[in-house]
Amino acid sequence: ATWGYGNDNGPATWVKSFPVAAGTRQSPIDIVPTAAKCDTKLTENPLTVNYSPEPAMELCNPGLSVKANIKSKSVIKGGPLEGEYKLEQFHLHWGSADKQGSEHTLNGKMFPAELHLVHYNATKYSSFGEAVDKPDGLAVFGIFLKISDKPHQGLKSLTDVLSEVQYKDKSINIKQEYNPVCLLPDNINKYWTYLGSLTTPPLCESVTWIVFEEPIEVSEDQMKAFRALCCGECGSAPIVDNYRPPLPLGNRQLRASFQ
Ligand SMILES: NS(=O)(=O)c1ccc(Cc2ccc([N+](=O)[O-])cc2)cc1
Ligand SMILES: [Zn+2]
Repeated sequence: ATWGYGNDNGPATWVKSFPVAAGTRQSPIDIVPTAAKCDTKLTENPLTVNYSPEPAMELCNPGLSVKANIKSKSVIKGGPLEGEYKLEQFHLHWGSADKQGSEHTLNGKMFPAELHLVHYNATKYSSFGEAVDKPDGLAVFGIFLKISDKPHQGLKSLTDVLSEVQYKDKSINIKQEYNPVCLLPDNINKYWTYLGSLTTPPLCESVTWIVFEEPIEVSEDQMKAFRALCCGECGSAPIVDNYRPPLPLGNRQLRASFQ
């Protein structure tokens, strides 16, 4: 049986096929700002984002989320990272209602959705596949989404075409130039960072998480567009509540780039 988010294949069952689910550096976690240690080393070497426009970005529906594959040389470095990490893909997790959907929580509060920009350590490894199971292999930006009355312009290029990837294994090319930098919050200097894992199987403990304090704002219509995506072919269930609930921080250090 393949893993998913239902009752018989959801997060509580993943440990059967992926024992690392019970590991000591699993993600997501509940972010408790008062428990974070403000670390000036994070600001001495500021997080730097050098994203470039994607000439033709592929948007696909793998059945459990919606994913954009990146081909350009978009890289990040600094902050908690050693070396340069290259953007590989981005995807989202969302709820069936606005009260839930994010994977990381903030003082126990869930956001309606969470955007993940996935990077691999291009200084040390030659591909995402090689980096995916290394302790310093990946770096993922976690960005909370909150509802506002205005649509998010950067996401609009994607939410306007989600109907074309409504069913599993559908994919389209976004022709007009797209720079993923439009997905970042205005202030990327305020974030929390900790050592964690992929939040879906194979749950590799290979991710340096960077979760931004500032959410991006999306409209209710844009959330409805995500909730209209289907897990399979026409008539299959909608993709909703594709989030893993938080795991214990254990004796990991949660660091903050700000006071
Ligand atoms: N949600 S998340 O932690 O940002 C995340 C990021 C990337 C991936 C993609 C992925 C990672 C690994 C594999 N694999 O090894 O078979 C397949 C897919 C899965 C999950
Ligand atoms: Zn994710």
